Amino acid sequence: MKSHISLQEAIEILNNNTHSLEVEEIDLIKGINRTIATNIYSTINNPPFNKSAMDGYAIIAKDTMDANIKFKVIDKIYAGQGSRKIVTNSTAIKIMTGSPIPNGANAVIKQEDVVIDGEYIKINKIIKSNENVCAEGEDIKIGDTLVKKNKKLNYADIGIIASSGINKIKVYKNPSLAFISTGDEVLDIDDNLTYGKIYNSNKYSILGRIQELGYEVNHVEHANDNSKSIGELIKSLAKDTDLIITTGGASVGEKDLIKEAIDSAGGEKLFWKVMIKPGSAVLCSKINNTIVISLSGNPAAALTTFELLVRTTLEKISGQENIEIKREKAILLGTLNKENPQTRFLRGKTVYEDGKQYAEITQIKSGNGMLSSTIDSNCLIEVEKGSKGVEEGSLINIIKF
Ligand SMILES: Nc1nc2c(c(=O)[nH]1)N[C@H]1C(S)=C(S)[C@@H](COP(=O)(O)OP(=O)(O)OC[C@H]3O[C@@H](n4cnc5c(N)ncnc54)[C@H](O)[C@@H]3O)O[C@H]1N2
Ligand code: MOO
Repeated sequence: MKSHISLQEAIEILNNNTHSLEVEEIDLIKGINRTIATNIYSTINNPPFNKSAMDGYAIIAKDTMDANIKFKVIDKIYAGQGSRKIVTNSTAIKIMTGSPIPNGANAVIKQEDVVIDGEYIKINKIIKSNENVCAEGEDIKIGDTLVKKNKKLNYADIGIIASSGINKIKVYKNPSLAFISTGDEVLDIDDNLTYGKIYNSNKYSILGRIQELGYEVNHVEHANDNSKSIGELIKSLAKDTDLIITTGGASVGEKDLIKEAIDSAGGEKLFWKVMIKPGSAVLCSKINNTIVISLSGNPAAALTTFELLVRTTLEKISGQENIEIKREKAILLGTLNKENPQTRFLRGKTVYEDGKQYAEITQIKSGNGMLSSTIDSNCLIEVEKGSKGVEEGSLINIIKF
């Protein structure tokens, strides 16, 4: 087993040991947060016909050059209908927003801009042809790409696919997930806190984060510090899960039992310890096709490694082509005066000003176990290995949540 490896190497090992799940066909409405397995092309022009953008009158635009002209209103069109009549010079058809432009007409005058005189209207304004007309296909043309393969679908994607009348889509299957917290000292939140014990915050932060990312956890367990029973639990969960996440016991202490547990489950250990701060204590293993990522028990460390290794692995299993950390550039607000023998991740918050992205360090207290460092943050700020600190105004990498 490799140990004390770089973050990049950890990502590569995970990449080589994972593949996306099979594809299934689902109803479009169930597609939120799922990763699409095909390109989706528009099957129609949108709008599908020339339509009115306003409530008003469909006319021939050129007629408005003559200030004295009166237009005879010859018909009325509601949205969803049409008219058999043809607009000719000095005639108009009353039209509602969204209705098809009748034959002969090439513009719509808003009803606020006309004066009604019995069955005639008068217009004291010159309008151009195509005014207030949404042309067929002006939004989306038949054959346009609506959504690209491997995109995780959001509400906008679902809407644009629906605009083409597509009701079934092919997506990657949802991963089956398990979460196991470990530790004799760890209590659930409905227990009374006794001396030496702590509440199981990892369970809630990690399950919460998984939910935020749009996945479901199928099994949630807690195991005490016994490598055999942790191993048995992992082995039995591995039979029907794609990814198991554990917390605690990933370091070197006498009761840091995860490595033994993986051995007793017959798993293959892929790597242990990644050279990052916090979150170096992590073990990644494989049991048949199930990946097990064992995070540190320390809350801040566990959440950092979750973003870097678990989130990205989940994304690949559920349809992304590669395990990839999506970094963005930002300008640092605040200064870090600290040596960084390993790549360091600080919690931060992005701010936008004058078209530029800044990242402010929000973490006041630092420590692998400091859950308070997560408050108010929406990104990780990456500080390069070997640097002696980072000055305000430097261009840095951030990873947004
Ligand atoms: N001699 C060494 N000791 C430690 C090293 C080392 O390199 N040499 N590494 C340290 C670092 S860094 C970390 S991080 C931790 C990782 O420890 P473990 O992954 O084995 O985690 P535990 O010891 O089980 O727990 C650490 C800490 O977190 C608390 N904890 C555990 N589970 C939960 C939970 N579900 N919710 C909230 N808090 C939890 C636990 O009580 C401990 O306080 O090891 C260092 N030690
Ligand atoms: O390994 Mo600890 O997880 O560095 O913070």
